[in-house]
Amino acid sequence: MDLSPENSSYLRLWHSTGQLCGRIELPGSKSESNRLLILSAIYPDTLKIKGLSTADDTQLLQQILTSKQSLGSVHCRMAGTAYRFLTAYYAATPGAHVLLTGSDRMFERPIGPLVDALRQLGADIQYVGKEGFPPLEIKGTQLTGGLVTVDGSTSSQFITALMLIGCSLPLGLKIHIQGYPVSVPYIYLTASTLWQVGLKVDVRLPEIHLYPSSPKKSVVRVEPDWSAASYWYLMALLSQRAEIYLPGLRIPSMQGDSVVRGYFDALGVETVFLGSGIRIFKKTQSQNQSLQLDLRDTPDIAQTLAVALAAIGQSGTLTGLDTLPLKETDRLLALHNELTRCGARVESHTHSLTIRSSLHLKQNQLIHTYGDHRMAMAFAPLALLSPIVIQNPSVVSKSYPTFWQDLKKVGFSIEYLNSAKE
Ligand SMILES: O=C(O)C1=C[C@@H](OP(=O)(O)O)[C@@H](O)[C@H](O)C1
Ligand SMILES: C=C(OP(=O)(O)O)C(=O)O
Repeated sequence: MDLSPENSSYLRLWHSTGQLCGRIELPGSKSESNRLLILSAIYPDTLKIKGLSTADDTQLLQQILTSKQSLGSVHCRMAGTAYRFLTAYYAATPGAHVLLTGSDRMFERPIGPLVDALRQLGADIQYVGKEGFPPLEIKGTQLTGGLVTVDGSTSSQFITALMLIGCSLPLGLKIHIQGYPVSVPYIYLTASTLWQVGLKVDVRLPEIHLYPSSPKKSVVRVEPDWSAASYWYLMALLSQRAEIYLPGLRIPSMQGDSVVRGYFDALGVETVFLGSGIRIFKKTQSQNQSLQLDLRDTPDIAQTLAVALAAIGQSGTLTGLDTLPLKETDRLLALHNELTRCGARVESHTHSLTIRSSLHLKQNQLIHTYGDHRMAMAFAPLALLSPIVIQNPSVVSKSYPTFWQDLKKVGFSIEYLNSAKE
């Protein structure tokens, strides 16, 4: 029987030397790619995108947009960002009439604040199932734009979705954000993408002003993905010795998750910026007094940091985790369960997770992944401490399809299994 990542239920992972040395080409940023794809669809023939992400979510969005399908059922599977951006895109595309649907999990991820905002602009959107959640029936109309208020306390993707259509509306768009916004760097990433292609936007939070404008013909290079880089920082931290070159990453970067560099510097990984990319090294591990890290701006690196603290026995509290229950799985619950199963003492509250003691891994410790790519990738570096078994390894393709191949390049051993003992 052919056991490969796509058809195996489990993957056993270990590293015999603990020494990591190599060059890893990370996928392009999923966030930048998805923004550029929507802009390419709104303004055809203006943008040439280089280094587009190979993530399943991005490939799916590209397929949906290039098929120019504007009638019938459009399936976004697990791709939350794509779903939110397409809601605004179809609502502002005259003649479109789609049922925008997705996976069962998508039906539990909120969309209400974006629908409310688009309706203020005159959009024709109906809930097909539960009020406030996908799926949606959207009839596209010519929106004129103007003033819109949106709640920013659940997801920044609602704000980005509005920003991406804003400059194409005859009156432009003036967005007023209500509530204490989450994931703010993603709002600036959107503004920077718009500026880069020549669209006019002014961000003075809580106000964002998008002026009617057209992009200039541009070639845009997508930076590699800093959320994906976070797993390499964790591997460097847990190694005996590491020197890893990650070409293309920039310092400074518009991706908020690039703050991972500073967090890991405090834990024991040094970064050197080489112009063409970064090189990361393991340095002497630092023990700090109990740490408190606020991740309200950068929810996607919460799993990496929680595993890092537990793995090195560094006590600390991650705060600002309000939106983790709304992601691919309830990430707060998933982290609590898996860290506890791995022998750590942890406490979770609505907005925070406290790590009180180190992990105690069993031989071939089983890691459940909850259908979440970031659970698989954040726990995988533990194989540097002891062999582990990852359930459902193919989940990584949502954002980083070559993750397991890249691990092999730096000496990890992999065995695909179709069953695992607890
Ligand atoms: O705009 C984006 O590209 C994203 C914004 C964030 O979502 P929230 O704003 O919902 O936290 C992040 O978690 C997601 O992976 C990507
Ligand atoms: C939350 C994520 O993605 P999305 O919201 O696009 O499903 C993620 O990639 O961690």
